[in-house]
Amino acid sequence: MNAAIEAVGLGKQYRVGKQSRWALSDCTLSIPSGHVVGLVGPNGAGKSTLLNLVTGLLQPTTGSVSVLGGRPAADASQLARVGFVAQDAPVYTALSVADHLRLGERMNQRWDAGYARHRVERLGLALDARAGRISGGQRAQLALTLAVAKQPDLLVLDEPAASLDPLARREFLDDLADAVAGSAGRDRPMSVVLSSHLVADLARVCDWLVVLSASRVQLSGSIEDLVAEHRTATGNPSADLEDLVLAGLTAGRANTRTSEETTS
Ligand SMILES: Nc1ncnc2c1ncn2[C@@H]1O[C@H](COP(=O)(O)OP(=O)(O)OP(=O)(O)O)[C@@H](O)[C@H]1O
Repeated sequence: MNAAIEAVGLGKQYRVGKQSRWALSDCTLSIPSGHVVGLVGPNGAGKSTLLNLVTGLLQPTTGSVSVLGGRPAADASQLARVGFVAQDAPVYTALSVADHLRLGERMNQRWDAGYARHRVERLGLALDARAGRISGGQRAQLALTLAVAKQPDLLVLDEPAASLDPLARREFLDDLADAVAGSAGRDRPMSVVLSSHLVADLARVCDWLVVLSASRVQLSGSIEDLVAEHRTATGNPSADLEDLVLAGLTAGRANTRTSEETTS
């Protein structure tokens, strides 16, 4: 089976004025299909940059990334297989909720109209409400509903739950877990990559972890294996996902300091 995401020496440098700065460096990753991957890291670590490279919105400065065995956004069939909700959950502000559902149905072959309608009803979103007139959290809910209803092979979500209230967040994550479980029998089970600062959210839904810090991958692997290794390495049998994430972030900070000391 193809990996959902395979990155080799992936890097992205942004140019700001006359200076350039690495937002992501030497990222080598292999994430098998069928997982729900939590991407964590401090502000500015490069999470959105990595997700934008995965979705083909950005081109790498170095290295390469392959998504579901192909080049990101290479053609229409590749685009159809990937769903993406960016950090600001963009929707068409002038269109109504119903227009969004119609557009989704027309543009996506595997569109799950029942799921989309049911979720919009459960959220209490009026079908005739303009997307520009609903709250920020409701817009995020609409964008997330569209992305899941598309039934992509890979769903990429940049901080999907950031603007949702705690109950809505839990319901969305449970819906997401159901969508992934429901796809398990398909030829190609759905894979999800979601970035989040909320470890409780990751613990609820993710089974794979990537920790990005100081523009580099500090940890990547199955959460079960990583937690077990961390327990053995620290001699703490009750260490949990939060301890593991904190250790990954601390390692990133220490590495940054070491490289600053080396270069100064
Ligand atoms: N378009 C851009 N031009 C220049 N620099 C950028 C651009 N986008 C991001 N950066 C810089 O690249 C680095 C990584 O940014 P990125 O948005 O990928 O981080 P992040 O981990 O998603 O952060 P956050 O958790 O705050 O959303 C940051 O230092 C940021 O300032």
